[in-house]
Amino acid sequence: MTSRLAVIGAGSWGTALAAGAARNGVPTVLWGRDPAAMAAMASHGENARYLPGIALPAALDYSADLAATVAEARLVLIVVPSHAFADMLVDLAPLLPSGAAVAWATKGFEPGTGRFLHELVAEHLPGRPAAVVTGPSFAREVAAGLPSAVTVLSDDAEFARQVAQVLHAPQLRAYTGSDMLGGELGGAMKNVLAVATGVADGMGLGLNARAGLITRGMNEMLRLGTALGARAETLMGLSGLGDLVLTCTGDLSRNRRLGLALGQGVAIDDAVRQIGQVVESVLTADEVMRLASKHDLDLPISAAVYSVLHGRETPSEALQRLMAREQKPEYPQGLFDRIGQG
Ligand SMILES: NC(=O)C1=CN([C@@H]2O[C@H](COP(=O)(O)OP(=O)(O)OC[C@H]3O[C@@H](n4cnc5c(N)ncnc54)[C@H](OP(=O)(O)O)[C@@H]3O)[C@@H](O)[C@H]2O)C=CC1
Ligand SMILES: O=C(CO)COP(=O)(O)O
Repeated sequence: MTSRLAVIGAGSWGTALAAGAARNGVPTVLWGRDPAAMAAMASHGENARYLPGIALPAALDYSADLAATVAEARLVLIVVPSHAFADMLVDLAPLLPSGAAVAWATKGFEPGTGRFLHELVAEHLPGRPAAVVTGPSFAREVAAGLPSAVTVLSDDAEFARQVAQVLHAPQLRAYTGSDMLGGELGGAMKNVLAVATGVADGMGLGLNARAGLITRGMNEMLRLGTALGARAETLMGLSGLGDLVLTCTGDLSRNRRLGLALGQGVAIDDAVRQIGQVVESVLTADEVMRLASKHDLDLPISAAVYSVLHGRETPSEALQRLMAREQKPEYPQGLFDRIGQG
């Protein structure tokens, strides 16, 4: 196998990114854990489960053999769900060639610890160039060649540029930056906030409620992000505000659709089963609350989502509690002072 790019995770986003790189002329192999599914993709040129109807490029290779997939990779792009991320790093550590760099497009935290994915990469794959790929990008739209923009964030500016070059295409603008923590925080937190707007829309609360939730949700992202050391410009960019708007308003979002179902009275297990794909907010809400508590922050919308996801409140009870909160200034004192320093 002579592929230079190994994409690990053959769901909708891994498949879309692998297809884009292969169309860019980058020798690419897509790895998935199900040998039958990978064989079907190879013979039909389609990921029938996760991207039905999208023709994959003939140049794309497929494998269910992790060791063979990464044996000659120069860049490994991990796109498994966050709950599988740490185990995947453990599996990859002994297999990666010494010169291979790593990037990931997973959104979320390590479940149970709230650790950022870049921290896990630094622990399990130390010393390798590392970058996160994030931004407002529904896999189906990217795979269909609709115009999109993402951002690639790395401590190593030249590596960010190289990863962006692999992805950048006539219909996909790949920007670069250095704030991995900010990019990961925005990409994780928007999934929780998308549940909130979904619930509101599912309950038929109207467009004012949706805009209010997006804006106050952005405020929660800024407060948690700046407390953790994220740069405000990252949170206000593609990986934060951009993805928040997309996911809170676009019905292609699995997290928004979970909220819509909950707002319409569907039980969470039934809603997740009907969606049939990863819904990161279910685990991420716990970690956002863990981080908020650690930094002594009150994040009422995120807390309401957490409480509804755990069945501690109905959507109506959560709404009543949010609306009954005390009247206060729009910004806590000092928020923009901290942002100015970011
Ligand atoms: N879809 C999108 O538009 C975008 C998704 N993302 C992020 O990308 C990540 C992946 O999501 P996405 O591709 O959408 O997910 P999908 O639900 O489309 O697919 C999930 C994929 O992960 C695989 N998988 C699940 N568990 C494991 C595991 N333990 N080891 C290896 N593979 C596993 C599944 O395999 P199997 O079929 O065998 O279960 C499947 O291929 C998420 O963090 C998501 O937030 C980011 C931007 C856009
Ligand atoms: O991250 C995404 C778009 O940027 C996909 O959102 P969902 O996981 O909610 O579908």
